Amino acid sequence: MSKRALSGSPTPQATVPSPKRAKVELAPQPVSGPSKRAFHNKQHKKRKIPAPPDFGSHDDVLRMEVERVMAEEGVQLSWNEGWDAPEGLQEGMEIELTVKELSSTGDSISLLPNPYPPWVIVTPFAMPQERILVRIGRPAHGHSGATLLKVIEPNNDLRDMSRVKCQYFGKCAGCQYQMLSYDTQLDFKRRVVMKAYQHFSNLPESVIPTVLPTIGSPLQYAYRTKITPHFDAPPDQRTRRGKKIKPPPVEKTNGNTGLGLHGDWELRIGFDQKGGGRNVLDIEECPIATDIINVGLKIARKTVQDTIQNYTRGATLLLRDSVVIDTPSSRVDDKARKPEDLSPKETEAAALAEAGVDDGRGGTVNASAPRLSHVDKQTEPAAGSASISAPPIETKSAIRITNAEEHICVTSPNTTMHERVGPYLFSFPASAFFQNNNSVLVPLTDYVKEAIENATIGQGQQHPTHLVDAYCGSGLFSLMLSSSFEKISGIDISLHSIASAVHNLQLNNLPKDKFVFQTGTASDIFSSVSHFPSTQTAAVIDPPRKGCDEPFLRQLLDFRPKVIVYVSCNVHTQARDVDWLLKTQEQEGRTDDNGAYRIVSIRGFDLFPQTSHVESVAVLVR
Ligand SMILES: C[S@@+](CC[C@H](N)C(=O)[O-])C[C@H]1O[C@@H](n2cnc3c(N)ncnc32)[C@H](O)[C@@H]1O
Repeated sequence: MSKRALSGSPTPQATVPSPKRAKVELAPQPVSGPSKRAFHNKQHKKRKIPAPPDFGSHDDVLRMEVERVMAEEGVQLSWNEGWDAPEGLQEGMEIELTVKELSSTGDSISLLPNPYPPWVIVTPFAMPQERILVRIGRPAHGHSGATLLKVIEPNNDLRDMSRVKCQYFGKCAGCQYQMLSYDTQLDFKRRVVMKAYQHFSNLPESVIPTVLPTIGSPLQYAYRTKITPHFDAPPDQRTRRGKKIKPPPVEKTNGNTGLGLHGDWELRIGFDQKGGGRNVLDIEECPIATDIINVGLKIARKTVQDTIQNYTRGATLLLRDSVVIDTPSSRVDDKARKPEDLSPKETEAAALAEAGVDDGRGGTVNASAPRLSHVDKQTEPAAGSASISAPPIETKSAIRITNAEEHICVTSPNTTMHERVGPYLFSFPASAFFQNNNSVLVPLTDYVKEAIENATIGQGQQHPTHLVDAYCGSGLFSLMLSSSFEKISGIDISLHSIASAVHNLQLNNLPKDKFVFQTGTASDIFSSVSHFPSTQTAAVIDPPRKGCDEPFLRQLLDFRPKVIVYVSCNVHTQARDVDWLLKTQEQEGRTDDNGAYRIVSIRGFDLFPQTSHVESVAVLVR
């Protein structure tokens, strides 16, 4: 499972041919000339090499890209190698580069010009083939990060700055692609999916189908139904475990306006600054978030500004877009397992999931971790503070959207949220997982439904009648696909999500006896569906970013549903898991003749326009 697929594969299509090594002006010239094209592999005595990044994480994807580009230049890097920048390349120096390609993280990749040895420079917000001026940052494994200072020669085929709708674009870590046409964004995302299967699986090219064009989001701005901006407490008020922390000498601002309370310190409420470590960028509006969330953000900001003196540590705000429904609040159904029914292991796993630890997409709008992962923390008075105003109460507003329903901005994690998807209404607590782009959920779930229906076409077999919905959340796929199935069984580790799934049946007048939802780890589902006929069962699996674990995949393979639709917000862990399924069945003697799974399609869905993220749907049929 943990094996890494490293770059033996051909250069992916995302690669732009290496620019000719023209003579370039270095500004300033390296102090002493770097050794001629020899890789400088001396390690800093003092530097502690960090542990390798988690499989499929942002840093791991960047590691793969860097190692691949260095390998193309004749330098094979293992994780422990290449942590020192080439001689003469210093932090803070400005240098001109030509961008070679775009990495799957959305950052540009360039190589240092001659006469430097091969070394990658990773610069956000630059496009392939552009000539850029950058300021060199810290060296890391095989590369240095850099800040884009100027685009000297833009790639006008790709870049059009008049498309940018956000005043913070280029500083905020949230969006990478606002300067691109939407078609180009979709095309880049398709390449990310292709590269993931090339480099994060060891599958032979012959078994990977051509990745289909990415399905776009109907809304490309104002689509995001949840954001979690964060802020720090004033330095001289911060405490840890009830004890005062010595404030840093002077905390520098980045020039944003804010509440200048303590020397140079300013309150900044927003998202992480790109390349700014843990620096918060003050954000007054977020154009990828829905209108009502932006109304809520204004009120939330004002509340925090008025009460900041009560905070002894930073906090994360929760802002979610909910339709207003006149209905009794969520109720836990008898059939859902109650907390006291869970084993200690399940309870711990459930608690982690509830806290957002296991929920791959519960994070901030910019995909960087919020300061506090548990959104409940935001309303708790920080230890030592006398009183605190809760962040804004639900922000009712007259804003109405196309379906003429009123929306509110929910800010309390315990509030019951409502979202409408097609003909169905979903309720769930604001702290629980729900997909963040409502506009694309009908196309996504329709696609999954059709993929299952198509699995049996031409085989003279009956359409699957039973559905296993693993990592089901509050029942999105179960309900949206329900008209096609006789029996549906869903599982999720989150108690709240399962309670919501059960409640959502009642909310939509669906027959309860058709569905079973249970709380537990995903692999538990198989013992409860042993009566499902495997040849007539479809499995939809939609795990968090880290992907599936081996016990789940093992049991999935043993259960042998007719069709598996793997939906993932992290195509890299998806590629690894699909590799595991196909390789394991091969080792166990499965062939096309005796019912081996094959990948019939892979396609990206754009749940996150303007960003480099992509949702991937892989369909496997036996
Ligand atoms: C990406 S979400 C998908 C939810 C749902 N399919 C939807 O689209 O709304 C992943 C879900 O997996 C759940 N989860 C995380 N780890 C799990 C585990 N080990 N077993 C079962 N569910 C898990 C989370 O609680 C979350 O609801």
